[in-house]
Amino acid sequence: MRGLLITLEGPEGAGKTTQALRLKAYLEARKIPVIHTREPGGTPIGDRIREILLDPQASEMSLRAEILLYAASRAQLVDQLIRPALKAGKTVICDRYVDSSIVYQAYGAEGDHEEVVEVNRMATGALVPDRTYLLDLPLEEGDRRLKERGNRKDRMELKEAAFHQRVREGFLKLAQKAPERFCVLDATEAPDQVFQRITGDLTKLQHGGSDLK
Ligand SMILES: Nc1ncnc2c1ncn2[C@@H]1O[C@H](COP(=O)(O)OP(=O)(O)OP(=O)(O)O)[C@@H](O)[C@H]1O
Ligand SMILES: Cc1cn([C@H]2C[C@H](O)[C@@H](COP(=O)(O)O)O2)c(=O)[nH]c1=O
Repeated sequence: MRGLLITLEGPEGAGKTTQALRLKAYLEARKIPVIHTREPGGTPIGDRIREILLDPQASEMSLRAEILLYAASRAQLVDQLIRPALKAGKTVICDRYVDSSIVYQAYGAEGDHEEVVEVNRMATGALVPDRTYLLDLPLEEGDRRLKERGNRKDRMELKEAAFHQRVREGFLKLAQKAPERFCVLDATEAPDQVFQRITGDLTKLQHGGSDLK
């Protein structure tokens, strides 16, 4: 039986990685084969593309180049890691996926929505997640968390507040359009509470023999 593809989406600092790692440990404890990966990156080629994409010095990058680089990293990840893992019956937890491209490059950067969708259909061979957890967070709280974390801001994090506001709203619009796939979570809640909501939702998700129960 094919494994599940679970994605985590949301604005900067929403807690995606925190929840992805907890979910991985939770599934492992239940003997469910699982891998965690992230975008951009997740493969040696993807990690090199990630460095270019997030380099704060790469401010001259055109939007078309940006769209294609995210899609190239994703294509490599899908071909090298995600599809083989799903085929082997593993659950794949992916920190960001196509929704991030639609939201950042189409809503945030105001690129052509249909073009972004089309390029990504090709990049993924139309592989759609089984479940997407959208961790929704106000900008100010994301900013506060990132400051607390203390890393230097990357090229995307350096974009203006209006960009990041469009990103937040874009995610919510996508979730409204595909309620059967998205589960929207209030990421201002404590990590334990957010995690309980994810596992609560996941146990309800039927998947063939339902190895997630
Ligand atoms: N629910 C929460 N409440 C408060 N702080 C949190 C919560 N979840 C995560 N954090 C903290 O916020 C910071 C960002 O968390 P994390 O790296 O998981 O977010 P992210 O969405 O993956 O970030 P990025 O968008 O940069 O990849 C970390 O310092 C983490 O400990
Ligand atoms: C997959 C993807 C990501 N982005 C942006 C979102 C973030 O600003 C960075 C990734 O960094 P993170 O530490 O993993 O949050 O890249 C994007 O603009 N488009 C995409 O497709």
